[in-house]
Amino acid sequence: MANAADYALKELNKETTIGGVGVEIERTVPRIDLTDFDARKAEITEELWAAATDIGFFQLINHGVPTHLIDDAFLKSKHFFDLPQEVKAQYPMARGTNSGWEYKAQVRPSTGTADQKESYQVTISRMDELGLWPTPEELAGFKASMLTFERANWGVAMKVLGCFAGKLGMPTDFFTTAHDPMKPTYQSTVRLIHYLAMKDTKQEDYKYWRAGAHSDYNCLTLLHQRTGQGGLQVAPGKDQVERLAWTEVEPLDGIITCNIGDMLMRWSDDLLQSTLHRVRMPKPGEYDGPRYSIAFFAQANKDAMIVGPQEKYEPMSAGDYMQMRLSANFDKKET
Ligand SMILES: O=C(O)CCC(=O)C(=O)O
Ligand SMILES: [Fe+2]
Repeated sequence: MANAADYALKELNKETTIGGVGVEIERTVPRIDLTDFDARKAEITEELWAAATDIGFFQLINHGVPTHLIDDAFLKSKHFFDLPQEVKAQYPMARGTNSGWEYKAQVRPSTGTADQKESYQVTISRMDELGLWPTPEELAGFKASMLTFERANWGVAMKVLGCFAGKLGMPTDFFTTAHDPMKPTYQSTVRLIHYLAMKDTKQEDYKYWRAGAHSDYNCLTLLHQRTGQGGLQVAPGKDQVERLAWTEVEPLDGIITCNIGDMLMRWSDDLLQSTLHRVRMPKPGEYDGPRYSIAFFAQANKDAMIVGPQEKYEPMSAGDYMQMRLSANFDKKET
């Protein structure tokens, strides 16, 4: 069994070696149709499993999140980021909370530079206590939209995780119990992201990334993107960092791009693949206005113990796991 500290160090060290530009190649990111989920569950499970144990990324269509909810969430996201800085600053992401607003605060271990973005995270168990909801005067209807959107994404995430649970020999509702939104230990989160528009671009701007190379530290990510606002690239095979090659993921309205995070990779004894990805700056001649995306990060409740069927790694609580990764990303100054 690997020692927990060694494992943590290995994961973080890996991130520091992958921040370069690298090479780009074409690959297919599988598209999986969730139509008639209950009736087709066995077939869908095989498709999800094949994608998740290989490239670690897949796109869901007919997933059941209504288009109007997604459009509304993007509208509310724009309204939030359009607020004056001093209003947004009333709702800061305090250390270790993974909730609230941050501006160019995430320094990826891979690059040592801050992501060129601002983000606002909704972790429903913490919003009231930390006073992170903008007032209705500042942003009418924001809280209701976010709660509805969060719940809809949670539902899709639990369907997908239920399929993985079956393949891992766990009860179907295993991950649903581990991501119970009614518990105060809930730590799944919606992240609204606004990547800053590029202005008067200079050569040195390209030393930055909209989001530096990383793998996610959760179980499963559901990412909503907008048609025409590209830049997401994935590179499978993080065990062989010297052979990494980056592939563009097409952003399309209404499709949910999913990826496995490190928490689930560990929970599956490394069967499910948490794949490196990044958001590159627009290339000269490409659309270089603002880019908006919204992610739902399913990350197990703090008290859930992560231990795989084969017990490849020492048990670790999901709370400890998150704190380890958050401090590696948000407690750093730029290098
Ligand atoms: O905005 C995107 O396309 C990807 C965001 C992402 O990878 C993240 O926030 O972890
Ligand atoms: Fe990510």
